[in-house]
Amino acid sequence: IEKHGGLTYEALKEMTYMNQVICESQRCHAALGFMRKICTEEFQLQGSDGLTYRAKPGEHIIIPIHALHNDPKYWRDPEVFDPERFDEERKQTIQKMTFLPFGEGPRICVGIKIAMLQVKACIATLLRNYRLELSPKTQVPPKISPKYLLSEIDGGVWVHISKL
Ligand code: HEM
Repeated sequence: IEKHGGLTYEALKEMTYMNQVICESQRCHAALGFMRKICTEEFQLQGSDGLTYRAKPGEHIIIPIHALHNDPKYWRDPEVFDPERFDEERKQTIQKMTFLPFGEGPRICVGIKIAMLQVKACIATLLRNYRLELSPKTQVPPKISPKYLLSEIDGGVWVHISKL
């Protein structure tokens, strides 16, 4: 931030480790736990149990983002928070369509870039100016509430914030 004379676009772009931390947080707790799609072309789904299903146009399909992000078939030790999964080298090995925090394909989130910049600016501002300590009121490990469409932690996220 000092190098760029403030929290500029260039400064945010250089915070590459923060990208890794945000990606890993999204893997563990994606904002949207699943997506709904409507089948447009007939195709065959192959289940890991050997069963197949022929999807027909017009049928509703659920893409289980949260389950894909935590499936040991695609992620080693999925329960471990490990931002190194997203370093330049290792992120090349992530199987396509198994990391979907912003969706994929023609309807991928149009706000990815602005969302990432805003989240990074927010975290950088907080870390620069405040000390954050987890309050015992926050459940660990966090439990996602089934009540909402977007992922929300049961009981909320409580943090003690004090000025540095
Ligand atoms: C961290 C923040 C965000 C997350 C996790 C997120 C996630 C997503 C996801 C998963 C989808 C795809 C939904 C689907 O295919 O069913 C989506 C679509 C979309 N997002 Fe975001 N989003 C974020 C921020 C934003 C922002 C800041 C904007 C606008 C500036 C935005 C605008 C949109 C729009 C317009 C679509 C629909 C695109 C389409 O259907 O063609 N999003 N987002």
